[in-house]
Amino acid sequence: MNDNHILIVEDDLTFAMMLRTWLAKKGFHVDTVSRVSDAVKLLSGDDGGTVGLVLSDMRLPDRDGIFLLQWLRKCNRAVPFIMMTSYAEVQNAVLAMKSGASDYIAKPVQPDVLLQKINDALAGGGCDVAVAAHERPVMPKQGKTVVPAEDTDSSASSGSAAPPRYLRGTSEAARQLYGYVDLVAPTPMSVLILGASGTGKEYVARSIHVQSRRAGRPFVAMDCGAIPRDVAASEFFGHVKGAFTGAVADKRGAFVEADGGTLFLDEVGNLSYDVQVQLLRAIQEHRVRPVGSAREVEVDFRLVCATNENLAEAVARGTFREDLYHRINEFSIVMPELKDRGADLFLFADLFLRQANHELDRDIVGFDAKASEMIASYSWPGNLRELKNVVKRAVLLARSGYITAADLAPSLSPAGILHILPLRDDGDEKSRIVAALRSTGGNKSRAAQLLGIDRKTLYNKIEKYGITQ
Ligand SMILES: Nc1ncnc2c1ncn2[C@@H]1O[C@H](COP(=O)(O)OP(=O)(O)OP(=O)(O)O)[C@@H](O)[C@H]1O
Repeated sequence: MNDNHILIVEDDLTFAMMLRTWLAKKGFHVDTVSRVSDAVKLLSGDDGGTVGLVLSDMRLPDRDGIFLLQWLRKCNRAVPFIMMTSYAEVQNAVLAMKSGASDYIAKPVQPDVLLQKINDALAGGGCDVAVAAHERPVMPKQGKTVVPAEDTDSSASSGSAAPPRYLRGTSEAARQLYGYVDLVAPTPMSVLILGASGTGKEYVARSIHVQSRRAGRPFVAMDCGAIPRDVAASEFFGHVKGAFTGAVADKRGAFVEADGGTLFLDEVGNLSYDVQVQLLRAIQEHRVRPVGSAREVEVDFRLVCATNENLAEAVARGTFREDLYHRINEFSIVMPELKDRGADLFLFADLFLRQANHELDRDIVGFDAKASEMIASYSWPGNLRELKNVVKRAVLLARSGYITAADLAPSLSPAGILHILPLRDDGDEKSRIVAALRSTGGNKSRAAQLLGIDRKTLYNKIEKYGITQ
């Protein structure tokens, strides 16, 4: 047995690849297989004797991880065994422990937690069925990557649990982001969330609310970009019956709706100047006057705003009021772009795959190697929203159990494909050319540009591979 040799048994190839790369960086020698039968073969072979730890998924295409664990124990192999389960599989985690697993880890896996468990299991040496069974905690630890329970989708039928709706990620960028979120959430400070479209600003706003003392009160989200100018005052402050044509009943505005809770103003940079003036007053005085009413109403709200515009520049241009800017920006949080979130990219891709499976009633296992490369090399200008849409479409299109590059390619925009990997072997080359042509709507000059080759070379290759459009 060699403490550095880990066998990963995981049928989600993307995740397995990610784990393998990460563990290799930590100095481990890693083998991966995707079926129990392959694991048994490897463990029975010459190399099997050196495996110092098995990290196995619970659900595998041919048998489950428990079978592998029990097989090892029957063969009197005391190699440490860590079972990976989903949150919905507490019973399986219990069973794994009773069958002599050294430990288990709930998915989504938080790398630091996994590393700790691996080191603990290796330090503990081999495991004995009888010892492991009763002395270990059986509830999976809630990793920090998963949002509080209220953010998970409770619409699942009792049999098949829905995947979580959100995850935080484990990259350095995520750590920093949620460090700020956790820090500012319990305070009364107004927060301005800055970031490109689709980076997940609304989720961060909700997280701030959920972690504040206002959590039990309403979270009211207003998309300032979508409110027509002439109804803005009524939307924010409400109106009384008869205040204007069409005001057939009293209406509570967003500030009153958010009383005691959090008011989230999305796309705050889109507010017209006169609405900015009205808002400033409401924010300063914590009082609003519904349109057509003589009375002011006192309101208690915490303000969180978001924008993908550069508000400081808008202030300099004179299109956004400086006093309002300072009011809404007692603390600012900058959202990282997806391309800067490292391995979180695959955690999100995997989450969106599971969400799409659940929504579309499909059972796609993961991404194949080329699809994974494509995901890694694309720059995701539309961030999480784009990844979610692309994965959902690919889940619908996929004809085998795995998403392929061809399932992803049609959805990738030319803007992001610039980072496409260099052309390699023939199979790879052909699919990349097809992807580039699809993404440019057949425009060969642009496709050549995306692929980093000249137009003439592209024509030759189109002919060589018999690519028709
Ligand atoms: N942490 C997360 N985990 C999983 N999905 C997420 C997460 N954050 C956002 N999403 C998903 O990504 C998509 C975009 O998120 P969101 O609308 O919050 O982005 P945004 O930054 O507010 O975009 P915009 O500026 O265009 O309004 C949504 O479908 C959302 O469900």
